[in-house]
Amino acid sequence: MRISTVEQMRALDKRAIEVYGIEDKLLMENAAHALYFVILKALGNIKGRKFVAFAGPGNNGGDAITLSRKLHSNGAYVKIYLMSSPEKYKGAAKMNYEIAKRIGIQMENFDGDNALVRMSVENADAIIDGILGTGISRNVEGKYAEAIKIINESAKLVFSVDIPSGINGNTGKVMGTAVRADYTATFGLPKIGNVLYPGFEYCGELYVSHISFPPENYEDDNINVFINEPIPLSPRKKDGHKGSFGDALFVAGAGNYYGAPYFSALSFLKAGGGYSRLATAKSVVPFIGTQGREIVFHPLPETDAKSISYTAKEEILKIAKNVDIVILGPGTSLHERTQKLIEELIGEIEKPIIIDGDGLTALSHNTSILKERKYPTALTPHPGEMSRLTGKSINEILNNRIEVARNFAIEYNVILVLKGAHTQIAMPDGRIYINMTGNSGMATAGSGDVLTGTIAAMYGLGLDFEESVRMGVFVHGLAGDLAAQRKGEDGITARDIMEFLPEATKLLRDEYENVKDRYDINVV
Ligand SMILES: NC(=O)C1=CN([C@@H]2O[C@H](COP(=O)(O)OP(=O)(O)OC[C@H]3O[C@@H](n4cnc5c(N)ncnc54)[C@H](OP(=O)(O)O)[C@@H]3O)[C@@H](O)[C@H]2O)[C@@H](O)CC1
Ligand SMILES: Nc1ncnc2c1ncn2[C@@H]1O[C@H](COP(=O)(O)OP(=O)(O)O)[C@@H](O)[C@H]1O
Ligand SMILES: [K+]
Repeated sequence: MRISTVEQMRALDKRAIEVYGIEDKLLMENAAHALYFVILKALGNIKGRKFVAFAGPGNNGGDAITLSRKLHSNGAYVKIYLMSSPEKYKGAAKMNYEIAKRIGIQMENFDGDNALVRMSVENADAIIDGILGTGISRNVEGKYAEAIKIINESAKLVFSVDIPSGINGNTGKVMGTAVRADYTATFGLPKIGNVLYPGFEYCGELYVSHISFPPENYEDDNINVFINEPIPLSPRKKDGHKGSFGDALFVAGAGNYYGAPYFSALSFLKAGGGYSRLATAKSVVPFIGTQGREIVFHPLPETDAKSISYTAKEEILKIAKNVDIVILGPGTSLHERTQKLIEELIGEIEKPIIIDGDGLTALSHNTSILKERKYPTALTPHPGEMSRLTGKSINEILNNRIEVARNFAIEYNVILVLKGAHTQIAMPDGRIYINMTGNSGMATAGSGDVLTGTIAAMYGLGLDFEESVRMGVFVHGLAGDLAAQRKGEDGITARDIMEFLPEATKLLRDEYENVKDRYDINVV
């Protein structure tokens, strides 16, 4: 499914009206009906139920009034609080306001927090939030903030129109304060702010309605943000040998960094990869060797600090010639000579590579080396590593995740995986995939190392490089979700995520459609 910006949504609206003659009145009717449907689904019968609706000054308020009229028509009691003078309503919103007035639906101006408003809210079964939608243009203050506070303090079921009021539709950021909804129905396409955190969490259960736009209305290459749907795996070759499922070289580890090489190299096997080679400082081998017997070790000369020595370069290049994919950097340390080695390997390895962890720090000294690469490259930074790569502050990255990831991917011709809740995967042609699997239990040491192994495994299973990165991110999050389901989010470790990789891959093979649907946005 495509995800739009606020501006793109406006253009789609305009196109629907101008090209197909789907007037704004119809769009508003459809929008209100979509949320009405969600309410029915949540509450069952609405006859005799009490609703309080907060209607803002724009079309979001118009939607809330239109919805109120539907609730009224079907036997519910509705009271509307108008956030601003109804003189402001235009077009469909104005028409619906006037209908509601004629029908005699109770409407009052909201003049700020007072006992009467709180009492209505207290007596209601549910709240409709139509204060602000995608037209939010500044931080929420004054009586708008007061209304949001009343809603959030009410402990009632809250249904948000399009997007919880106060959430920025382009970034998902809270603009001062925002409604915490139980359900949100968004219209046309989901907006980026519905899908990125924290907006996604504020939406509660998220639904999308296409409000009768024809599907071709969305066929626009400029709308290039997508939900990261899983990619079907082709059946395993029955007569396959370990070489049939990929041969991966992990250049990873240093003295005191045993976890990263272990988790990345072993996760490759756990997710379905065939042959896992770990090239690491020689004194690391005895520590991991006993636990990771499935891994093939290439002990390398080391520095005084027990990191991989620069002199290992030719040997690594030689091994790299015979593998399918190379992973550079998990736990290779910040030793200056080792960093130099990794930096040069990035430029010289003629295979697809994934750069993670300390490899990203090595790269950040000279990002232009990426432009010399003739083979596919993926980078998997968390926001801290992204900050090192771009020189931007972490806040700047968090506030513009999509644009920062996209610009880097385009400029350096790489696939950039910006990790975190709902990881963004940016492609060199500007497409972005937002990943929906995973949970906060995965914010645990070593979890990122499991990811690199999983991506490499997908390549081993025969997906192309771009698909492997997308599917690796999906499977890694799914394994984390399975671990959370079984053990609870609090205690998940990288080992748990790794241990659930076989089940995650199996689930995707056996129940592909179910898994895909579970992580898609529900359509109403
Ligand atoms: N296909 C679709 O998606 C369809 C979308 N539809 C609906 O349209 C909605 C978008 O409508 P919209 O453009 O009228 O904007 P909306 O969010 O109602 O607010 C604008 C008003 O709020 C004001 N305002 C802004 N910030 C403020 C603040 N912090 N504090 C206080 N006030 C603030 C702003 O004032 P101004 O900035 O002009 O001073 C202006 O008056 C969309 O979310 C969906 O519900 C459906 O009807 C049908 C199809
Ligand atoms: N709240 C969250 N929801 C979903 N996934 C998360 C969340 N927090 C972290 N993750 C995932 O967990 C992994 C953490 O990786 P990283 O930050 O590199 O940790 P480490 O360096 O400790 O391995 C990433 O894949 C990231 O997307
Ligand atoms: K809203």
